[in-house]
Amino acid sequence: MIEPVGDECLRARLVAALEDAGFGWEQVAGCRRLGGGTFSDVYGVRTAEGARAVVKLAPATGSPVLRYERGILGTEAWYLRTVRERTSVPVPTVLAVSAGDEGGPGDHLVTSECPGVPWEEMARSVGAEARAALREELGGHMARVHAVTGTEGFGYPALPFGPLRSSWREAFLEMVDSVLDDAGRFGVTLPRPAGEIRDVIAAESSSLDEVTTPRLVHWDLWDGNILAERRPDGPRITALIDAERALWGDPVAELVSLALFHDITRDEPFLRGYRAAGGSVSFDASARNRMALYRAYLYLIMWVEARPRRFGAAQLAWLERDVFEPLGVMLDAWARGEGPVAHWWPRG
Ligand SMILES: Nc1ncnc2c1ncn2[C@@H]1O[C@H](COP(=O)(O)OP(=O)(O)OP(=O)(O)O)[C@@H](O)[C@H]1O
Repeated sequence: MIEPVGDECLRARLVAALEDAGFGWEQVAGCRRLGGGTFSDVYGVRTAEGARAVVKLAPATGSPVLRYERGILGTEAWYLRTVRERTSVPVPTVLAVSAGDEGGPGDHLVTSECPGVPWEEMARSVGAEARAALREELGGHMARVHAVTGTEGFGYPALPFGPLRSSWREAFLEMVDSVLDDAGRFGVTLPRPAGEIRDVIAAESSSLDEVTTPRLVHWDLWDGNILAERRPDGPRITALIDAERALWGDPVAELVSLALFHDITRDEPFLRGYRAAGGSVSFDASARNRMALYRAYLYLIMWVEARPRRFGAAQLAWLERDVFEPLGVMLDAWARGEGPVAHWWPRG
């Protein structure tokens, strides 16, 4: 079945993206909108010959986006290709990508469709044992991805941020500056004035200098971006998706996005899988401080992006309670010299 595709402009972009990937619209036998995302318009397409593809259409030119979001479908293509070339970790195959040099909105990305459903959906119906096995498998995949090192510097690869920086601290502080500027541009109220937030984070940032090798980091691996399917011997990961925020940086940053709902330091199955595949992780004072810095940055992104993405009242109330308020607590503790505050959202 071919679902109606939004407006004429969106339909034209979908047709053009498919053509870019070598499919004519006349070949399309099925097309449905895929839910779950709030940034791109995402479609699952099936041809009469049985090929399956996923098309992501970035917000139209002129739509409000954060600075780091300009060109992020190009970032996603770069991550997927790098993982595919340099590891055995399952990711979609890139079939076509259009992301301008300056990374404007209006881009597209076409990939293969992977089997499975987001782990978030499956997690509710599997037991603790199956969950542990999946976390262990994920730990192994992450160690393999984090073994991929870069040679040209740290940070987001897209041009709005380029070139890559020679120090991780410099790259990270620039990322923080950028989202604080976005907050000003969109008139978003922050838990503390932007200047204070910048100063508190800069004052805590010396531990970032311990990161001397740029490593490949996905940085948005919450359960909704891990596809899994049931097999006779339990669920298996079929793909890591939605790599728009990927960068060259600190693998410890990954641990924050991998455990927004629980304490990664107690996630034994994940850590077992990570270490068994050669990953090295310790939760010393430096790592805990860095984790808190990365969480503060992710909370800033989540809070600020709600404005251009036009989130509704229920989602804003949730963000206020679980992101805005904890961020204020974290910043206050740092300002008082009390060190990092660990925070994660309790499930349920
Ligand atoms: N390669 C793929 N194979 C199968 N399903 C996919 C694939 N890519 C995306 N999907 C499905 O489409 C949904 C939306 O995709 P995705 O999360 O990449 O969109 P997004 O708009 O970038 O999301 P976000 O707002 O979180 O950035 C996913 O939750 C998943 O169900």
